[in-house]
Amino acid sequence: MADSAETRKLVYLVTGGCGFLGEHVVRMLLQREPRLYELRVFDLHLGPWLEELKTGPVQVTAIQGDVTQAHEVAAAVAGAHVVIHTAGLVDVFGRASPETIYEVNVQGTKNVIEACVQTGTRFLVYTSSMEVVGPNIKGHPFYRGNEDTPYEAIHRHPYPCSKAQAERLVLEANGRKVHGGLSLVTCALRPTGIYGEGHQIMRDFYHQGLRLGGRLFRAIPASVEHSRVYVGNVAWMHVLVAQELEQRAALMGGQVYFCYDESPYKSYEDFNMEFLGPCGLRLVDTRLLVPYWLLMLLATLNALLQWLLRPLLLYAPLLNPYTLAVANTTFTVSTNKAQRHFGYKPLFSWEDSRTRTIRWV
Ligand SMILES: NC(=O)C1=CN([C@@H]2O[C@H](COP(=O)(O)OP(=O)(O)OC[C@H]3O[C@@H](n4cnc5c(N)ncnc54)[C@H](O)[C@@H]3O)[C@@H](O)[C@H]2O)C=CC1
Ligand SMILES: C[C@@H](CO)CCC[C@@H](C)[C@H]1CC[C@H]2[C@@H]3[C@H](O)CC4=CC(=O)CC[C@]4(C)[C@H]3CC[C@]12C
Repeated sequence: MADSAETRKLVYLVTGGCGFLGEHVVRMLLQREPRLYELRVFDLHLGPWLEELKTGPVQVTAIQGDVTQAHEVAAAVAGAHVVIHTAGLVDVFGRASPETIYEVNVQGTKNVIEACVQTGTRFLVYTSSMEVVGPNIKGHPFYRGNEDTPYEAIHRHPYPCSKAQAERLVLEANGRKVHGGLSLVTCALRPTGIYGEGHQIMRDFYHQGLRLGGRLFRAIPASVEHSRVYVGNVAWMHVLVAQELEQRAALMGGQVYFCYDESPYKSYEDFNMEFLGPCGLRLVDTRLLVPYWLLMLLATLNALLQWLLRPLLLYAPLLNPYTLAVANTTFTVSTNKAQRHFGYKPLFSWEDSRTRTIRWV
């Protein structure tokens, strides 16, 4: 019944659909949205795996395009019922210039909003980030906070600034009249640090551990806790939001939701060891914590080297003053807003998420 041609009438567009999260959103939509007729996957770099999806009952249309190009975005959005905008430049390592980060994350989002307005697309789901809240430049902890917890969200780094600006644009666009006279309904999802199959930084830590003879050195005190969320659950939240936006427009329109699941609160490194441990790495004696002053020195040195070497080569290590500050500040989320507003429950248990990630690493 769900597979009959009459029930399949929705057109979805996923921007950034070939990225780490985007691929999971694409696959989740194909599995969990029985009304899907066409799925447009828009990305700067298309993945070869898209080919295998083209043989199913849903028309999968791969669109190589750039969100900074308004005409390319408008062409992709035209005729879509729902847009899930995950495309973004995730760079906290100094690989791209601040201008490029703003161009992709802010101008790209403006282009998506304007395309919805011009072409009459009514539902827009934006992948924001916990980083729009914090950690802030003062290093204030955010402990078991929710969407309403007061927090001084002040940033200087281009990535959180651009995500915050883009999120604001998306929320302000809620209620705008689109072509045809109906109203745009928007909302934003704020994942904490995402992990799972395809998480490149996890692989980087794994290879670094192998180079160090199977050891990783603890740099962050175990008492600094982070919320993390499994990519499959983040994808599931996107699909659910997209499905429920029409029926619950008055409640959900213009809202933000943290992405959460049952993953335990741990320090960034202890959490990674949940996967890297079973893959043969160990975190050396917890009493041998690398002193903070040494880390700060190394981070500053890395930033200086990056600046000095820029004319010759791109030096962009994981450790810099910004990533050190983020890793060293507690940021944990405790909320049930997504459950209250649109009935979200994690699709993958912690055990499942852990097993799937270990298998991938
Ligand atoms: N990875 C994480 O822990 C978190 C990510 N996010 C957000 O989730 C979204 C997806 O992030 P990831 O999947 O981790 O990153 P990713 O880098 O794997 O995926 C982003 C995708 O966007 C595409 N893209 C970049 N610039 C583009 C452009 N100009 N035009 C079209 N496509 C473009 C890339 O090719 C890539 O496929 C981003 O918006 C990011 O800000 C939010 C919270 C945490
Ligand atoms: C001090 C180092 C010694 O081992 C560890 C450095 C770890 C950092 C590279 C990561 C620590 C926290 C991560 C960020 C956090 O999960 C929040 C994020 C949200 C996003 O929207 C994008 C990614 C990120 C900024 C994420 C990036 C990597 C860390 C800084």
